[in-house]
Order: sequence, then structure tokens, then C-alpha cells
Amino acid sequence: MPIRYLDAEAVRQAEAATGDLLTGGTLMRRASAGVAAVILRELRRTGGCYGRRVGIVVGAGDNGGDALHAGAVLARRGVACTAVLLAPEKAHQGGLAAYRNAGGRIDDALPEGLDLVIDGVVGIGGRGPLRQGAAAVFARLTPAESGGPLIVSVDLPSGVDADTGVVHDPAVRASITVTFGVPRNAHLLAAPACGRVEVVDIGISADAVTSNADAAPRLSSLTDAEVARCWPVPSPSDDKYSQGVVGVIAGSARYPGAAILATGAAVTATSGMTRYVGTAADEVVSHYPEVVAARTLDDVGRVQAWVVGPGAGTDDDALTVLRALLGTDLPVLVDADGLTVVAEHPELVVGRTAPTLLTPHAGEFARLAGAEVGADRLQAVADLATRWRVTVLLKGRITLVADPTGAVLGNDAGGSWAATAGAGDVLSGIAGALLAAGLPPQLAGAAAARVHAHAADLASRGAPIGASNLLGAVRPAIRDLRDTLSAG
Ligand SMILES: NC(=O)C1=CN([C@@H]2O[C@H](COP(=O)(O)OP(=O)(O)OC[C@H]3O[C@@H](n4cnc5c(N)ncnc54)[C@H](O)[C@@H]3O)[C@@H](O)[C@H]2O)[C@@H](O)CC1
Ligand SMILES: Nc1ncnc2c1ncn2[C@@H]1O[C@H](COP(=O)(O)OP(=O)(O)O)[C@@H](O)[C@H]1O
Ligand SMILES: [K+]
Repeated sequence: MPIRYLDAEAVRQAEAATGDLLTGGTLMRRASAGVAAVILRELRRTGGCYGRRVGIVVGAGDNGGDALHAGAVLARRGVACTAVLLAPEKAHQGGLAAYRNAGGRIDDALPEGLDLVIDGVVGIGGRGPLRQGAAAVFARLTPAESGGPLIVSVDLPSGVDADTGVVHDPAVRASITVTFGVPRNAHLLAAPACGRVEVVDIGISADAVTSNADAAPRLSSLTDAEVARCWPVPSPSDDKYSQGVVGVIAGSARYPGAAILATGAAVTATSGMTRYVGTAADEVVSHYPEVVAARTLDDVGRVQAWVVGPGAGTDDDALTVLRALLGTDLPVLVDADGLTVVAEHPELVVGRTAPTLLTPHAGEFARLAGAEVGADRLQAVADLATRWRVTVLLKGRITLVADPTGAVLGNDAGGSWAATAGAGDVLSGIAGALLAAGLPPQLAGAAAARVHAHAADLASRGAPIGASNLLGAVRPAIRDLRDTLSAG
């Protein structure tokens, strides 16, 4: 099963469905015990618990209650805790009593030399940026990467919107985020602000969420094993045609790079056959002799899916080619220049019944949708996919792939070295090869994004890369993912 993420409203439904567990305070006890357990593990890993110094920043709601209860557990273990109450009169009463009874200190400011700070300012009830009091406390801390305390956020880094993942300014930047039962949208959409996300079981389930399922975009992500399992593998009876032939229309004699990258990625991503059509045929074949190349659509053999657009131009010829391909009942992936043409002629794709995957970056998305992506990327991509009834993959650090029903698969690249010219051409080649192998467009896009991101990571190892380095690491990236199957 893909990992499901919930918005705040759905989290509250899932909590309410537990009845007495919520009203009797059991959920909060479990949640705070989970926060304390993660922190104790972290302190032990870095030298032990006794006498270590922990600061707690406490807001006005239940998020602050979680933090105070967790502080009580830590104080009982001999951790020296100091809490700052941002709104003393509204601080969670039960949490405060437990914390005081355990010997926890309260002060107006955090002391120097802390090992760790708990961010209990706001959770799913938070709106907008950190308010002044909280902002001032966090502004005084040395960042963890410069030797300052580790920051552990309760449920969410405060100042990050639970539903949209918008990172307001200012917001907390967490080293670790401990959440409860089911991850929230922000844990994927704002992954870089959350640090490592630990999900603590408190006895709630996403299955309890029923209403608003159609109103809000539904966000999930694939596990590595799911990506590995869907990757096409030739069977004993397969031949070069039976696995699905992908056709690539990209680049030009003058600009052959996009053609070489997209075609090379298609060659690398799956077994079988890759065809190329266009004026960069000679350059493509000199890089990849296994590609069967033609100069025009009339001369090309059959394919099971098309990739069209990277560096392919936006003139009348490009329009003619797109019209011809999108008029077939074959799966088609449209990228880059192809998207610019489609933005002028949406009728080419809107409501197309054959599998259709559009892969815009933010600028291309704005051209297609007629408006900027804006802060709520999840809603924006789901809106375009449902409006046009096609699958839309919005690129970036967090890739979002929306299907025509508004369900979205997200992928956090885990790093940003892939933000380099030509990386998108590689992505379209991988995803197109998966379409030709018969994967539905949303799965093809999300699985391609996962392998693409891992390839960037493997190629980079902390240093800049070009798109051809990324392409060179696609094969080891697939191998790593497939290895998780035999390891598990
Ligand atoms: N209800 C329950 O039994 C459970 C709740 N849990 C915790 O409760 C949290 C939700 O608690 P609440 O609904 O009380 O909401 P929060 O504690 O997340 O935030 C609401 C409070 O923060 C204030 N606030 C909102 N935006 C702010 C901002 N930008 N700056 C400063 N203050 C701001 C509000 O005025 C309100 O007082 C979850 O995130 C989780 O940590 C967990 O203990 C699990 C169980
Ligand atoms: N900040 C980022 N972090 C991680 N990956 C990114 C980031 N920005 C872009 N990418 C990825 O790099 C690729 C860039 O594609 P694109 O913008 O089409 O570039 P090009 O047209 O030069 O190939 C996409 O796969 C995208 O998801
Ligand atoms: K928080």
C-alpha cells in the first residue's frame, strides 16, 4: 500500500473516531510518550540522558501539551529541562502539572548550551508564520549544523502549514519531526523543513477518514518496494518487441542534447527497444547504436508509447507532429517545448482518453494552467489534472503526479542536485519507457521520479552533476531499488 498523508481536517476525524481514547487523554499520553522515546534515543546515541540539557518551547494548544508531557518523562530520567511558555495563561493544564511534578523548570528564556530543543509551539492547529514570541526564541538559537541544539518538532515544524506544506517565514526548521499515527501532507510537501520524520503509533488509522475525501486532493507516496515491484523485467518468453517499444521525438540537429538525453534514458530504463524520430538521428545513433532512428514519422515502425517535446521546437511542424501523436490511442508523454504548444492548443489533450502524461516544471505549468502554481502546489496540480482529465507531473524537489481524479502521488528527491539543465529530458525518457511497458501514467511518472532522484543522489554524492552524470547512474539506481526486494 502506498503511504497515505492526511490534511489537518482528516487527522482530526481519525482522532475523533477513537472516541474515548481521544476524550480520555490516552492519545495525548501515547503521543507525548512517543516524542520522549525518540528524544531519549537521540540523547543516548549522543552520550546519554542524565544531566543533558533540553529546552522546551510551549505554545497555547495541545501541541504544547504534548511537549510538556514529553518534558515530564525526560525530567524523570534526569534530563535538565527548561520550558518557555509563550502564552502562560493558556498553556495546557494537565501537561503543565505533570511537567512541574516531575521537576521541570520554567523560565522566560532558553538557557545557553542546550543539547536539544523541543518545538511544541503549534501543530495541526497552527496558522501562518511563527508569531513574534516564538520567532524570537528560535532566532536566538545557533543552527544545528553550526553546532547548535538539535531541534525536535512535535507533530510539525511550527510555521509550516499542515495541509499545503507552505513554509511560512519565519518557521522552525527541524532536525527531527515526531508525528502521530499517520503522516500529514506537510511531512512530504515540506520534507526539507521536517528533517527526519518519525511516525509514532498512537492507535489511529487513516481508514477512519471518510468525509471530505472528494473535496481535498488525496496525497500518497510509493514505497521503494512498490517502485521496485512495478519496474518492468523481461520474462523468459519476452523479445525486444513484446516489452513495449518507446518512441522519442526530441531535440534537433542544431540542439541534439535533449534528443540524446531523453533517448539514452529510455534505452537505460527498460529492456526492449527505443526508436527515435527527428533531425538529431545521426547524433543519437552515434551515442546509442541500439536506437532505431528515423527522420520523419512516416518512416518509423510501431511503438507502444511516445515521448514528445524536449528540445523539439514550437513551430508549425511541432504542432503537426503533436496533433498526429495525440490523435492516436497510444500513451503519450508531453514535455518541454511540447507543453508550450499544448498550452496554445489545449484541445489536443483535454479529455484525451488514451493515457496522457504532461510533465511541466513550474514555468510550463503556469503556461498550461493560465496561472502560477502558487503556494499550494498540491491543490494546483490536482486542479489542472481534474480540469483537463489527464495526468500531470509537476517537477521540483517534491515531484507531484496528479491523476484525473485528483489523487496525487508525491516524491521527495531527498536532495536537489538534480536541479540541472537537461535533467528533465532524462526524466521524460525514463517515464516514457515505463509507459511503453504498460504502466499507467501516474505510476510511470512517480516511479520514474523516484529512480531519477536516486540516480542524482548516486551520481552526486555531495558534488555538482550534469544531466549526463545523472543518466549514467540510472542503471545503478534501478539496481539498488530492485535489491530492496531481495533484501526484504
Ligand atoms: N487531540 C488530541 O487528543 C491529540 C492532539 N495532539 C496534538 O495536538 C495538536 C493539535 O492541538 P490544537 O488543536 O490545540 O492546536 P495547536 O496546539 O496545534 O495550535 C493551536 C493553538 O496555537 C495558536 N496558534 C495558531 N497559530 C499560531 C501561530 N502561528 N503562532 C503561535 N500560536 C498560534 C492558536 O491560537 C491555538 O491556541 C497536534 O498537532 C498534536 O501535537 C496529539 O497529542 C495527539 C492527540
Ligand atoms: N530543487 C530541486 N530539487 C530536486 N530536484 C529538482 C529540483 N528542481 C528540479 N528538479 C528536478 O530536475 C529535473 C529538471 O527538469 P526541467 O526543469 O525540465 O529541466 P530541463 O528542461 O533543463 O531538463 C526534474 O526532474 C525536476 O523534478
Ligand atoms: K510543533
